[in-house]
Amino acid sequence: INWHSSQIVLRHLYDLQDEQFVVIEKYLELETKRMHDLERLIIPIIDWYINYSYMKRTLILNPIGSSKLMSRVYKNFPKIKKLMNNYSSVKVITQFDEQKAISEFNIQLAYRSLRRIQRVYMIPASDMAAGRYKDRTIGDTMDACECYIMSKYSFEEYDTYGVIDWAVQAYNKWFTDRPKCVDIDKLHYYIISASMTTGFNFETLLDFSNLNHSKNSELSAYFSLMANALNIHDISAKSANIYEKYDDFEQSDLLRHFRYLCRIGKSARPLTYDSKCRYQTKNSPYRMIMPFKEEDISSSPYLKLYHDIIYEEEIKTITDMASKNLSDAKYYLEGKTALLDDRRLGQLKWFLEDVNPILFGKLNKRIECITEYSTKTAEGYQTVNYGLGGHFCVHLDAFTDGPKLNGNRLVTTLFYMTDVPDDGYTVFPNLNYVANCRKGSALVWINLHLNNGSIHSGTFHGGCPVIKGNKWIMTKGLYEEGQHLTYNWRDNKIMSIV
Ligand SMILES: O=C(O)CCC(=O)C(=O)O
Ligand SMILES: [Fe+2]
Repeated sequence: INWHSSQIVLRHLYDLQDEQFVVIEKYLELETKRMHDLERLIIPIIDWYINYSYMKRTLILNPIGSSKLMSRVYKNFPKIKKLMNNYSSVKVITQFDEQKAISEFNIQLAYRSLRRIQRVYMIPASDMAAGRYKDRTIGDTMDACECYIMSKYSFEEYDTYGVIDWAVQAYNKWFTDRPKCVDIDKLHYYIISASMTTGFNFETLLDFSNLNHSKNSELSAYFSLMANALNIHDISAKSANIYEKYDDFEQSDLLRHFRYLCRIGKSARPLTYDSKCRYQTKNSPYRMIMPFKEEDISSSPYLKLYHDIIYEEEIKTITDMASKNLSDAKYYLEGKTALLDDRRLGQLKWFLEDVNPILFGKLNKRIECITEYSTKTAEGYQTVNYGLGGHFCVHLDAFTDGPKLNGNRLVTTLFYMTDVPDDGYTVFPNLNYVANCRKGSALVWINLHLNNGSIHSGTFHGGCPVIKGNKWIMTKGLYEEGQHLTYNWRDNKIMSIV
């Protein structure tokens, strides 16, 4: 398992630690007993030995003494030898399931997630290390050792901006207590080499009010040595704000805008005469009693937001079922699925209606009622739980690589099953729309142009990284097959995005 990819799985870390403690305790108990037994056995022998040693040489000269010595050595040593073997205490260790243990790879993924959160929300390492984002508390503070580790991991991943950002934090924090966990020579190297490759002059980044002059000049000396060795002449400081730089790396405007909307956390859409909300009954007698709360978001593509459309007990049943059986979400790329944490990170569980026909039958009816499309050819329900840095980068739900058995994904229904107050939004960059993760609400949109089945570029969307909280969603895709469409999807070769 991928430990950090779901909150549900992360919660089991406490259980994992408990299991480890049980093993350690048992081991210590057995070892302590073994040591006591060994001591009990050895002490009388030593006593005997000390008592008789003054006549060591004479002992073997008489028959009784010799046979005593022989039988002592013969009897005692095998017992001692047996006790010296820690076989049974070691055996306890094997009771711990190694499959479950956290690997270095998991730590690396967790570090990458922290960096993702930093990059998307533009959180400087100084704020991150203080557990702060804007005026929010997002976690505990980090010490010199932890900042140093972040810098080390960045270095290993050729993430030079990460190296300098975290190395500078580590350096400033290291300076007062000088903890041993920081290898100061390596840290110097990180700072100098990263400032060289990024173009940032470390002198503008370090907090020199804390640092004495000699350290400052030591770093400067390294700096010019390395600059000379690399034949770099222009080492002037470019900017003191690393985060201004991050935006420049983004290859596509779509991604840049997605991140921008994640950061501002609210829609940049003007309200128009089309922006309406209503109690929707769809002429259903049930709905006269309990109408849908419907908000128009966009007419092209068709996108609506519903409130209180999935209920507390339903959510509980679904999340309880899903929690037992989550697996890492994959990303669909060029016809293949792969685990690409920078594209998508979360854990999911698919449900077909037959696991709970009453519950999912009701939800199908509700979806049919609001969308007026059939769920007969739809896929199952996909529930997703996000963990540390959990996200889903901008994507289309419609397939771009040719028709599937039931055509393309026509409609997406996205249910929100928890509240995430300040992040973890769903963003539609081309629509300037930001949806909040609010328990019980749902977004419904149509991925295709209804005149010819081509993909609507307005439906590009993504899930912003979750900074704090537990995000549960559930999606269901409705397909072209079996719907009343103005075109026949079987004849339709258009997969272009317009
Ligand atoms: O998590 C989100 O907000 C978006 C999820 C999504 O787009 C999907 O599962 O296809
Ligand atoms: Fe999606």
